[in-house]
Amino acid sequence: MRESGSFAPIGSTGMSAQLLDGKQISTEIIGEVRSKVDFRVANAFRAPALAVVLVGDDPASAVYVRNKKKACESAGIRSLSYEFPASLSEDALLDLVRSLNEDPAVDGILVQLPLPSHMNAERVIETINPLKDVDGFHPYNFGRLALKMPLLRPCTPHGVMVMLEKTGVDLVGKDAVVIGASNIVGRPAALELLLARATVTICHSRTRDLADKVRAADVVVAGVGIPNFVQGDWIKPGAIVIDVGINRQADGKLCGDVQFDIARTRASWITPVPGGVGPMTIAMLMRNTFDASVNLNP
Ligand SMILES: Nc1nc2c(c(=O)[nH]1)N[C@@H](CN(C=O)c1ccc(C(=O)N[C@@H](CCC(=O)O)C(=O)O)cc1)CN2
Repeated sequence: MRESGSFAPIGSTGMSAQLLDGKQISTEIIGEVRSKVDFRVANAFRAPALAVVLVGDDPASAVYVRNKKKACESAGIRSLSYEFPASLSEDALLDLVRSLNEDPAVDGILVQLPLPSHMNAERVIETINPLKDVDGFHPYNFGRLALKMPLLRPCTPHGVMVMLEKTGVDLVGKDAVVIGASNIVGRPAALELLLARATVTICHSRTRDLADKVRAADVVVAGVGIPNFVQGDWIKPGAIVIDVGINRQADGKLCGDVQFDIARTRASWITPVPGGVGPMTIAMLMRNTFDASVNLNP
């Protein structure tokens, strides 16, 4: 294994990046959550409970929700399933969220996104009790992250940070480029990297000279949702590449936002798609649900 913490320029040596295996790391994290749940249950606390709300029939959302429920089983978390057709009214969804907010048997509320187009996702998210907002999307939790006092952190960016920790590379002062400024990935990922004291550049659809910015980056986090958007030869030799994109191709296979085969010959560490950041999102959801349950039932 390459010495951790180093930024050896490996691109020219014909070496290949080390893979950050999100499946394996997420299994470890879910196992840790399980141990903590078992300990609490052995000490007369009830198991944490997560309400999983799915509206509509988006096939990808159905897969993610199924995987979240499976992860709950592995973590010893009780999952409560609320599934509705896309015709559900926003008022009915808000009423459900309010009743879950009031229910002392529920610790976490997850409303799977995207919601049908007649619904206002911001209004739904704002209705969730911030202490049960295990997605970390509520403005209260987002604001806490921005103020360096995180409580429930958005799952995908938190998963990215756990993966970065696994490299052993000290992020302090490193140049990090985040590509994409969505509320789920880019913006909170930039806040997380800032919290880790990296120097952060956020790039978006109007950014000029993107390739040059990526070429200068020690850490690249890509979350734009466009297959192979980040060209492999933009990657600085020795950089860490975290690919948050999950794009389904015409042949049904998944690929990320980064041109993986070339990027891996230049990077020191890289995440695969599938099996990279995706499973980490679910692992961090399990951790947030456990934390929410401890906060609500100390
Ligand atoms: N309420 C939320 N909605 C959405 C979130 C979220 O964090 N909270 N993020 C994404 C989707 N997402 C979680 O819900 C998610 C996406 C992908 C994966 C994952 O494990 N992907 C696998 C591949 C799975 C497949 O076969 O399709 C991988 O990358 O290996 C987990 C969660 C939008 N909505």
